[in-house]
Amino acid sequence: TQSTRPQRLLAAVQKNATRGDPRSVVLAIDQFCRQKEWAMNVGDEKGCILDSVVSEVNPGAVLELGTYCGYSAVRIACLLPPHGKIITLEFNPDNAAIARQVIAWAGLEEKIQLVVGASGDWIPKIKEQFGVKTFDLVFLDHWKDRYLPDTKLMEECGLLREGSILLADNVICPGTPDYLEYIRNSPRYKSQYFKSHLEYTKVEDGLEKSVFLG
Ligand SMILES: Cn1ncc2cc([C@H](O)c3cccc(CNC(=O)c4cc(-c5ccc(F)cc5)cc(O)c4O)c3)ccc21
Ligand SMILES: [Mg+2]
Repeated sequence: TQSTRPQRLLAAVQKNATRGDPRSVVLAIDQFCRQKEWAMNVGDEKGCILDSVVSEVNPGAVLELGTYCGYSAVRIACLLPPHGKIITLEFNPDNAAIARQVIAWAGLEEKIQLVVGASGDWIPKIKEQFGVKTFDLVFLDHWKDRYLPDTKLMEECGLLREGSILLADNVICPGTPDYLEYIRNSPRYKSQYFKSHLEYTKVEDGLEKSVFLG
């Protein structure tokens, strides 16, 4: 039977990356996506911007919306402080199964909590289920039409504190127009656009970094 792209991406990790070495997992995925098959990971160019934001925030608690194969969860978890944790939500069980194995190959199971389910269902339950008060950093990379409703939901559920950082992928391509309009015009956020390119291509894309002002 025909394999899926996530399965082939996992095979490339298991073939080319060293168990327990997260940076070799990131490199193996980027090489696979450049040389063999494009896949919608945040990628190496935008990944460097992600790395600098994570290092600057030095977050104890991270929420990621949209795990896919686990590339950005691994990339973020590499840079967390000793007790830092990331909760990552993936609605597609097949993606989640691949991501679990990528995360295991990187040796980061202790730092990454992968939850299978939809953001809209889980965001209201996170506080009670995982004992999280607020998130220091949220990385949005799931369905682009969910960025805005889920941001409003996180506000309502008290998951953001003064100084919480939202970092949103793909604000140009595929684009998140309603989210950008809201976040750039809301007095409750201070936003900054980091111009880059769509992963593994020359097409323009970028990350929007927004600070919640409370
Ligand atoms: C509700 N909920 N809760 C959790 C959750 C998790 C998921 C999945 O992880 C999932 C599945 C499919 C698509 C996405 C969104 N990502 C994209 O659509 C994307 C596209 C492109 C691109 C760009 C140019 C192209 F030509 C084609 C694709 C480049 C990118 O970086 C992307 O992130 C996310 C979905 C809904 C979820
Ligand atoms: Mg993306």
